[in-house]
Amino acid sequence: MVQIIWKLLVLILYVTLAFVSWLLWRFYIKPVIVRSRYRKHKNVFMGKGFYTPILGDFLQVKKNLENDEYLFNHLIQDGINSSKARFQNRGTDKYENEKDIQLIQFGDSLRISAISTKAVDELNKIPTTICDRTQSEFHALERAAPKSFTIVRTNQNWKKRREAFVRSMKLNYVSKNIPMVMKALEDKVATWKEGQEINFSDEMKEVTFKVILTILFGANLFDKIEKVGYEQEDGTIVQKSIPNALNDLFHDHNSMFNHWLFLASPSIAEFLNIPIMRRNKTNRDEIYRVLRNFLKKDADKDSVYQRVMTEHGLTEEEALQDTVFFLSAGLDTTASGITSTIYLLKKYPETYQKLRKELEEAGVTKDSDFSDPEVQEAVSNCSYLYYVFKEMTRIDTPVTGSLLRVALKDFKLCEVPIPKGALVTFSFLHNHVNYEHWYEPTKFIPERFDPDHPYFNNPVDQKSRRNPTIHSPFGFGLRKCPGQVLATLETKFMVAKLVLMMDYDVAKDQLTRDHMKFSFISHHRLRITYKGML
Ligand code: HEM
Repeated sequence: MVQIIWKLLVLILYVTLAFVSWLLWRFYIKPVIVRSRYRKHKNVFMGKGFYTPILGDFLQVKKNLENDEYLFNHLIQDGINSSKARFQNRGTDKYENEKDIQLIQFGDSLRISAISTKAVDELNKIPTTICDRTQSEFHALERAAPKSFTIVRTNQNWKKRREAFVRSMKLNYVSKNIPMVMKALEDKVATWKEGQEINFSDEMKEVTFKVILTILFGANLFDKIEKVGYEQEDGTIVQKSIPNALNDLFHDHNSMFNHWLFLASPSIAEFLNIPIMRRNKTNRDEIYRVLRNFLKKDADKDSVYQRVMTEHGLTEEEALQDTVFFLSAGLDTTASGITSTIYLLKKYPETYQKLRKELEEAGVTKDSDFSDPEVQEAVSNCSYLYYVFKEMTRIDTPVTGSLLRVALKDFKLCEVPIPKGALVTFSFLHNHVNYEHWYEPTKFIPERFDPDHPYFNNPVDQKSRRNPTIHSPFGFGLRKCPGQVLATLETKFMVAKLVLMMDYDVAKDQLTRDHMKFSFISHHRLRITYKGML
């Protein structure tokens, strides 16, 4: 008996030792080796969080959220500080070379982020046989639709599925949707009462959801979709509309990525079915159940959902997964862009006045009939409106960077070795605040997109044109966003209409604060007081 207990104790000791060694290897020794391998590359940047075992860069994200800051605030600040220092010290001994690559550590997963124009340009030229899209445990949108075409390799199946949606949704010919977009917006504003405080972010999500739903299913079926019974952290079930449920699922996935066990090992966390993982899975299944039900009953035979199956040969599961991705990608991104613009216009009253003046001079008023092609053309020709849109996508970029790629083979990016298996991405956050490419990058100045304005040029030589890679909020190449035309049109027209018709104030604490961000993954929600029609 004593011998058995002794043997058992020895076994437990060995297992514990093996486990501790494994932890040490994964979270200490391996990162130390990686760091020392990359330290000699002067163009590689490793943030503070990179040195933290297990949490890695999530430590920084966690801190930001605790301080009610935008979750990637540290990346923006890194971009501002380093480029400002370089800009000020150029031509002196203190001048430092630009960083091309940032190493990010989440748990033991190494992510390589292209953060300079040079790195992004190079990455864009790497063939998809060497680096291509992949599924990641750490991507909230992908977790919502884990089998959508957006995460498959750039192959024939991806092409077929993407084209099926682009063609069926007529994504390159979207102006016919303008009257429907305007109606969805007017209906929403009509529900607001004078003096009421509005969660503008959520309200815009409902509008953009109606829009994408109408495009996908042919009619405004918003009210027909049953509510989702969404399980909260405390176990209670709250009834939510699909856009709110998708949005909460997205944020709950982000919280799951912060869980130490998930960071340590997603597969162990999955095996142990940790509460946040179980809840996210339950909520995702519930969203799919409601959508499946709705699609079976209410999607008519001419809807995009049906046509991608009947005309383009997609399976039911492919059609559903891709629909969920389109719903998520099409509602939050555009809604956050409109929200940011409405916030920024209040923060910069001169820009607001200039925009109103441009619209009025173009003959567009709050009572204009936006289904009239002449009015549509007048709005489309408003160049300042377009600069406002572009500047919003720079300063509060709705999407922070690309979806994840994986290195399928070893390759080099800006002379830095990228090992097979590394996750690769490009980030807009550094480029969008780079002092060497933008004048006063922390300020909202739409004029910088006006070719006749001095800020249009490169601030270093004050003559040459800006590298186009510096500002590509919809991505690049084959995997570029297919919703760009729709999103641009929706945002421009909705902003024009809101600016002309709505009197509003932004909550003072938000207006006076720096670095408010309303982009896709931000937890900030814009609060406005609706003061009635202008
Ligand atoms: C302001 C709004 C939007 C912005 C800034 C934006 C930005 C982006 C970015 C940066 C990517 C990743 C590109 C890459 O990884 O190379 C992307 C992908 C994608 N976006 Fe958008 N997007 C917006 C609106 C939309 C809308 C309205 C739709 C749907 C109608 C949409 C559908 C998609 C899809 C399906 C993909 C994946 C494409 C693929 O994998 O082939 N997006 N978007």
